[in-house]
Amino acid sequence: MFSIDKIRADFPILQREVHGKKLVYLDNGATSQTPQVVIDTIVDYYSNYNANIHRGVHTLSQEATDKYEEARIKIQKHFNAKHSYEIILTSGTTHGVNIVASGFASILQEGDEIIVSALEHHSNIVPWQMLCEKTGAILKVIPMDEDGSLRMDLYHELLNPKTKLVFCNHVSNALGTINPIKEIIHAAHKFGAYVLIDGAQAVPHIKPDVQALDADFYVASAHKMCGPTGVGMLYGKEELLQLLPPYQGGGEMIETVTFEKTTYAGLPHKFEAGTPNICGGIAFGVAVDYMNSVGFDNIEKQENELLSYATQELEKIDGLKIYGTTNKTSVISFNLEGIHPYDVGAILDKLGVAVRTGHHCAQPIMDFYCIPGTVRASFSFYNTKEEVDVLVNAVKKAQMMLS
Ligand SMILES: Cc1ncc(COP(=O)(O)O)c(CN[C@@H]2CONC2=O)c1O
Repeated sequence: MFSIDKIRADFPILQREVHGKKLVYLDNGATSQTPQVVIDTIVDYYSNYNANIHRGVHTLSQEATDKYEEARIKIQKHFNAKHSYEIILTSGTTHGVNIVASGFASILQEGDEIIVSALEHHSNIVPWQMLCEKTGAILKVIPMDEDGSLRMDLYHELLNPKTKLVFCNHVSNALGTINPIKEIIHAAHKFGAYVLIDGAQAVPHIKPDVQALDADFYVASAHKMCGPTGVGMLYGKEELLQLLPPYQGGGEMIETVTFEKTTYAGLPHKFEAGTPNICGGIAFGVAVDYMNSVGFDNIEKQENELLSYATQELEKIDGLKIYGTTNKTSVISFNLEGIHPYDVGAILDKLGVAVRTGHHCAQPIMDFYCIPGTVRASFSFYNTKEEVDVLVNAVKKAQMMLS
């Protein structure tokens, strides 16, 4: 049974006040909050079994190794990967994208084509631009529409035998748009192109099934789904991860090292050079357990109720424009006519409401709408309708003060 009071009691930070006002945290698109069970896991690790992993002979190292590899299996099962070694633990989404982009630098040829969507976060644009500069490949863009959806008709026209890679986010962090990634993947595979899906904004709301999606690569960050910062995952089909060369050289990623030649470790350690974020990985596994204990059906229901209520109430405000009105998760990007989003965000902060303002690392979207940025309210399952009311009243107050 979903009890919002019980859920909110899991998050100590939600008791905070800012500027003498009760905190209303609506910046979940930037990072989600951390439940007590994840906080306790971090304290427990550093209090009781902090040790380096994989080759220690002593008890603490074995305990830490077991917990770390247990977390990998939890993540594998959550995303329904076929094998645990198809889950590479990274420092986050950006790291995962760069592993794949760097790997294809030795595979792409001049004139090959890469397709990205107009809705991408910079971390799923810049690495591919860098790859094109290195290889002479050509970047093509799936245009977006006024409602924040992708022009799928034009996507199908862009695909051709030269298309080698397609990159798209599952959910736009700036607008909340849920992209038709199954269709995107299926169409790309018809031309033999591989697809990387950026799941960073999807994983707080959706439980992706990478085998059902037939995604070649899927990346996400723990901090967006109640986990700690500095840890994330890259899923890759086994045969594709075998194809890619290592991303970084160092310890962990080797079998044998001589000055004449080094042989590399197999999956997943080939891509996990150096001492990993051991505690973060273990806590990521606990965050996955927590999200599943809440239940993604409950999460979807609560967040959709908040999204429709907030949309309905915000739309009553004259001069307020919402960007992205298509099929979406609980993210609302809006502006007040004639008022810079930064100024709105600053006033909301004084009133206890935490939102994000600016381009949200998605400048091409802001260029499309010819705006400098937006005010973004991003809701999680632990937010409430009462908090939506506080947001709406704060926006009205900001409009009065700034007009
Ligand atoms: C869709 C999307 N892709 C990639 C990233 C990058 O993730 P990492 O920073 O964990 O590597 C983010 C982060 N979301 C940003 C973070 O701050 N505000 C946002 O909307 C994102 O939302």
